[in-house]
This record gives sequence, C-alpha cells and structure tokens, in this order.
Amino acid sequence: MECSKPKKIIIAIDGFSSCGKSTFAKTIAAKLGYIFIDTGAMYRAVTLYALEHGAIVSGIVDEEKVIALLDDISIDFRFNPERGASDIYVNGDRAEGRIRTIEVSNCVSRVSSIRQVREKLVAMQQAMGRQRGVVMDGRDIGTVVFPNAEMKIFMTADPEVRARRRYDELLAKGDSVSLEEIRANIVARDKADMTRAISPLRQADDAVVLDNSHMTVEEQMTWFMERFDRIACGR
Ligand SMILES: Nc1ncnc2c1ncn2[C@@H]1O[C@H](COP(=O)(O)OP(=O)(O)O)[C@@H](O)[C@H]1O
Ligand SMILES: Nc1ccn([C@@H]2O[C@H](COP(=O)(O)OP(=O)(O)O)[C@@H](O)[C@H]2O)c(=O)n1
Repeated sequence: MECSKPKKIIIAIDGFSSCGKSTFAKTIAAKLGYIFIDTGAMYRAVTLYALEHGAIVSGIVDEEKVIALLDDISIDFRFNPERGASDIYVNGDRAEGRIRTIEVSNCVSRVSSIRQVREKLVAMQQAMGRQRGVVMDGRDIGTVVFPNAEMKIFMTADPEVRARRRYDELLAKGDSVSLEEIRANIVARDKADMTRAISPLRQADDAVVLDNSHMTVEEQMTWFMERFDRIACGR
C-alpha cells in the first residue's frame, strides 16, 4: 500500500521511560531509510561524562560543574551495521554500552533538567533534523525540538510491563540489577521528567497515543504504516 514517492517528513516519538520508543524508532528508520536519533542517548552521554569527570559524586549532581563541563563534551552518532542503528560516541569514544547502566539511569533526569544541557542538545537535534527524513525519540521532540513535525506519536505502556522489559534487557547484558530497582527508577524518572520546569514530558496536542503494552513490534509497524501512508503519501 506504500506510494512510490512519499514526502520526507519528521517523525517525533515521545513518551514514558522504557516503553519501546527507540526500538520502534529504529524499526521505522530501517523500513523508511530514515535517520534515527535517540535523544535519550545524548542526555545519557552527558550524564556519563559528568559521572566520569567528578560532576556527580555519590549520586549528587553538581549543576555548576556539569555546566562547566559542557563545552568539553562532543557527541556524535556513527552507524553500526551489526546493530542496524547508530552508536553514540563521546569525544570520539564509543559509549553505547556505558550509557545504559542503572547508575546513569539514576542521575540522568537530574542532568536533563539543567537548562544549559537542554539548550546544547536541542540545538544539536534541530541541526540533525534539518534535512528531514528523520525519526527522533525522546521526551520533548513533538513539543519543543520539532513542534512542526508532520507526525507525532506519544508512546506509553503499563509500568509493570516496562519494568519487566528493561529488566530482561539488562539481565541479558549481564548487569546485576533487581526488578524492584528498575521499577523504582522508571517511576521516579517519569515523575521527574513530567514535573521539571523546562520542557517537561507531555503529550503534544496533535500527537497520536500508542499504548504498546500488548503489542509486538510488528503490530506497531502495521499501526504505523497505515498512518504514515496517509501523511507522507497524502492519502
Ligand atoms: N512491543 C514490544 N514488545 C516487547 N518488548 C519490547 C517492545 N518494544 C520494545 N521492547 C523491549 O523493551 C525494552 C525497552 O525498549 P526501548 O526501545 O529501549 O525503550 P525506550 O526507548 O522507550 O526506553 C527493550 O529491551 C526492547 O527490546
Ligand atoms: N528528549 C529527551 C530525551 C531524554 N531525556 C532525558 O533522558 C532520560 C533518558 O532517556 P531515555 O530515552 O534513554 O530513557 P529510557 O526510556 O530509554 O529509559 C530521560 O529520563 C529524560 O530525563 C530528556 O529529557 N529529553
């Protein structure tokens, strides 16, 4: 049912923690030949750098120190054919595995609430999307980064399902974390992200909600392609 010349658009995917935004965005990008940008990875990369450079000690984020480090942090994405997605690099070093630990997860919402951090990363994200043909996932893509995106999806899933998915993922990687710790992190992060002063997580007025608690990625793609064809092919 796809048209021969679909319009290149911007697809904004926002939503709660660990509900499958990146998995969905990556699958969409592969199907459409679009660029996929995981903006959460960028906030995680800044958090990792802050942890490694003394701006976060015993879980306490020193805001002034994080701000002072910002000019030293350079972030880029490089396509990894093995993963079928881009890996994040911080100052030239691959950081993909190191940004997904529970230690980073426990500090990232505090770091992402800092105005200067958001200004730097949002400017980078807007530059990455300038040529369109981009699917970007995060918390403020449809509301702040690309308020004019042609397609906006707000994802959610049952918190228990989300905790279990993240738990299985970390377990498979060999991380030793408890389901309880992950559940607590997800709940705390959602709350912090929704209540922060700058660019809080919220559904854009023109976003479509996707609850994937009981959907496979394949079912999500069927749901998506129907809407994409309508928008990009003018059906
Ligand atoms: N529809 C789905 N059904 C089952 N598991 C899923 C689904 N979508 C994603 N997952 C799994 O859930 C976990 C979190 O997905 P991820 O894409 O990293 O979420 P987010 O980007 O929202 O944090 C991953 O382990 C992923 O493989
Ligand atoms: N556009 C974005 C993306 C992420 N973030 C922050 O970065 C954190 C990590 O994002 P993520 O997408 O990697 O989180 P998960 O859902 O993968 O656990 C979030 O909890 C937010 O605090 C943000 O503030 N704005």
